[in-house]
Amino acid sequence: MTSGNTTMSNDTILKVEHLSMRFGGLMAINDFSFEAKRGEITALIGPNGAGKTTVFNCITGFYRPTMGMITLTQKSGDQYLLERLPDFEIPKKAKVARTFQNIRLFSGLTVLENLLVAQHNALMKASGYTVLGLLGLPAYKKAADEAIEKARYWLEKADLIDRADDPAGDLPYGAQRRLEICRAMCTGPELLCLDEPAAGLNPKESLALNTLLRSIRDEGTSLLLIEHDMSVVMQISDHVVVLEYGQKISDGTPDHVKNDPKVIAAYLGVEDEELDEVIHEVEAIAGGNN
Ligand SMILES: Nc1ncnc2c1ncn2[C@@H]1O[C@H](COP(=O)(O)OP(=O)(O)OP(=O)(O)O)[C@@H](O)[C@H]1O
Repeated sequence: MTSGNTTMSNDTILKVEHLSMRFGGLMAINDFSFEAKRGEITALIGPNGAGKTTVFNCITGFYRPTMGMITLTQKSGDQYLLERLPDFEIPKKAKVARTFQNIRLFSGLTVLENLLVAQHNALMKASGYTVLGLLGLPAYKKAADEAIEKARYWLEKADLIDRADDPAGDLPYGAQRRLEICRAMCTGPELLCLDEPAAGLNPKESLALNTLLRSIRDEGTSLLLIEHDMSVVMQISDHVVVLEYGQKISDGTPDHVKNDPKVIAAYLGVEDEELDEVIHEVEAIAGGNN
């Protein structure tokens, strides 16, 4: 297999194997492996500094890992080794889109314009990269109509259609977050990576976000998210992977992970020598609930 593509179908969309990332003397990620299934929401959680953003940055090409392999398998069966692709080809070829912890919209452009900018590449291709093409080619007109159609579709899904002509910067915070997700969806990703999408949202905005993320999944796009808000993680994730100090400490369904003594200990900040005691207590509580 090379950084080009091969054809092999399977229902794992993302496979991370033996990933390590060193920053000088710090091993931020140490021999980390996990898989994300196609059509599922996978959440990557862990205490502050556990290495979640570093994993994301390796998947989306911002960092080149020190070691390890990251394989993206598209619906067609085509595979890409993300650690070998230049970062600008990851969205285009591998069809992996991402959002960031901080909002990165064009606040002076309208909501709709933000979604059209996201489709700039497809529009330029349809123009034949010429001014005449922009002005007269039927292919350009068709591509422009499709771009507007796609933008309207996602604005409906995100409950933002009524704000289509308003400047993006005028939207409330939660609506801006949903608009960023729409913008990523307009690039037609197979895997959507979201870095703390619920950060700073009020409970109503959080619910609207959950609805949007579920509808994205139900339409066939797989999601990988980093999230601190456990109510979001537990309500919408199909699969949860837990990192601590750059290593995986748990992996399974939300129910499995939330009852895993190692996860509870990691979040409570329990020292290693106290772990047996915590495990004993958690097992006693779990036993009492059965
Ligand atoms: N570019 C960098 N250079 C040096 N150290 C880094 C760099 N990026 C991350 N680190 C270190 O790697 C470790 C993991 O950081 P990372 O941001 O991935 O954790 P995180 O789980 O995303 O944390 P948080 O939940 O606080 O966002 C930390 O110790 C951090 O200081």
